[in-house]
Amino acid sequence: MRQSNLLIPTLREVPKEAEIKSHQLLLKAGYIRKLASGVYNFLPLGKKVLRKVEKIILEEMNRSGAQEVQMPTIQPAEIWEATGRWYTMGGELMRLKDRHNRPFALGATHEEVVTTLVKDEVTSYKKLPFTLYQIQNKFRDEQRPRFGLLRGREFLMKDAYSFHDSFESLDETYQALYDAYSRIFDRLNLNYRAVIADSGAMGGKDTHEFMVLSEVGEDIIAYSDTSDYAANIEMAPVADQGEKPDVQPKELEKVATPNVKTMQEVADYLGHTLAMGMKAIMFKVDGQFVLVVIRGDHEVNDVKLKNLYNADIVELATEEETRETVGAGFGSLGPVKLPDAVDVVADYAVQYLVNATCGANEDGYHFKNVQPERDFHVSHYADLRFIQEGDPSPDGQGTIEFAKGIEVGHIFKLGTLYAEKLGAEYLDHNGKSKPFIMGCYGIGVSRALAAVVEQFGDENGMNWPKEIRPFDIHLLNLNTKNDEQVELADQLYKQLQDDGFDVLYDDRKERPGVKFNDSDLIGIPYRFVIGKGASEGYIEFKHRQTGEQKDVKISELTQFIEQLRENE
Ligand SMILES: O=C(C[C@@H]1CCCCN1)Cn1cnc2cc(Cl)c(F)cc2c1=O
Ligand SMILES: [Mg+2]
Repeated sequence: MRQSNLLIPTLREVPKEAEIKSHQLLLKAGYIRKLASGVYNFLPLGKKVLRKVEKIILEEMNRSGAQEVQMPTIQPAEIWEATGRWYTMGGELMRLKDRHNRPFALGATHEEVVTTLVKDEVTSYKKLPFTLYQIQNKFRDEQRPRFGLLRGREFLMKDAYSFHDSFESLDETYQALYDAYSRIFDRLNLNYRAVIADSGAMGGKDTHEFMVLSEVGEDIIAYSDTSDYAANIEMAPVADQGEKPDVQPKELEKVATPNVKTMQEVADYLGHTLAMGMKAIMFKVDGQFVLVVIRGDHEVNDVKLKNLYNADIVELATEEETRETVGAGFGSLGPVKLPDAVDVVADYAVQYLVNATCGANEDGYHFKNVQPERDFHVSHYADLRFIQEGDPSPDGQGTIEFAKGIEVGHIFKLGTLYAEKLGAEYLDHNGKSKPFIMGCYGIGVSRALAAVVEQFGDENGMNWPKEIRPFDIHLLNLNTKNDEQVELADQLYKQLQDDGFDVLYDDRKERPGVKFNDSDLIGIPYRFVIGKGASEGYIEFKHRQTGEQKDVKISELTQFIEQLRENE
């Protein structure tokens, strides 16, 4: 393609709202343009790369045996009311009315649609298992869209749904798609880890997230420094690993602690370590007050609390609710002498504390020498804290380290939840009606594209891996006033295309500096420059990735490029 005909509006400066590399580069190189907050146009180069990412996904999904479909984006409220999500999804679900004033949702995901479709079309176990997938824009009205394509309000997703008459069959498909995802992210050259994850509101059991390691990732991955264990920190279990120190328990003592609020201030004031203090946090779990007690140097993991109670809603109690219930504010809470209405649960590590301190449930007072079971009772001990760096890896091999991750994929074993809610059943081999067992599998397609830019981009621009580069070669003619140079450039452009290369030909009447800047920004791996050396039969080659530069004889150009291709 001749660059003079293409819409590639590169920028010298970048809008200050673009905080991260992928957002800055995609804007600067003219790949995307914002229409509204979290809503983007893909310009020709962006669309070309997006198509190549889709192509890889299509190939690997088809190879896994999944069948491509296309489901509607506008979805009648009735099916979302049937699963209850019309009510449980807040403002994030975008809703609209049709001309008859009937309520619709804009597709945030398609469990309701696909289950309704299959309910009407599949009635026999003989048709199971099968997997349907689509690549389509999704709409989620994020509270705070940010980071460009990483968290948008309209974004491209590949979503797949599998249907089974047994959990063994679901396990097979889950593994097949796990492998397909691995091939997809390998072909994108992404540095990713598949991590054990939490299924969030989806229920079901096993789920894995595919995380691209990146400092701008919003998720934290806990991984072992020796084995391949990796889990989203929300999920990573912490073993009950303590033991009672052989210290004599002292008498419980109430002490005045005026104006000390934080755990550290209490520890300093009473002269002990953070780990000897008990942190008590009041939650509302499906509306019920629960006091969670953990060691002062640990953090409560609210996802584990939610899973412990199998709850729908877990939220922090407000200070006034807490004061009404316990009679004290946040800085003075503790498990000793609590009203019965409050359920108390504690992290495993609390049971091994001796002579600890905790809030006295009276402002300005704490207890010293607190003894679990002697001075307070918990309804149960559980794994309620976030794993920390240095903790033993849950698989028993090595110790845990942290990394930030961008979630580009998430696969779930859903079970029968959606089929039951929508009455989607099939007749099994005994003629008995059963709800479908399902799995669902997502990839953030536009997010994966941005993750590639995060991983490969540098301060001058992008660096596309082989399979998704927008063009194979960037051909720059530096002097459009010199006729024979233009003649040579046009001829090389034609020859390279005849040799089967997809060439972006910068034939614009622009200064060389502009052409070099734009070429670095656009990030096509191989650049050929027709400049002064042309009259002596040479053109200049530059490798965008390695920075390698050399003069290539025009007569040897084709072999040179063949060589490049072999080394790819
Ligand atoms: O999307 C999933 C599960 C899987 C992921 C893979 C592809 C199929 N769906 C989870 N999820 C996330 N955010 C949502 C936001 C809104 Cl507003 C909604 F209405 C529903 C969902 C929602 O269900
Ligand atoms: Mg997810």
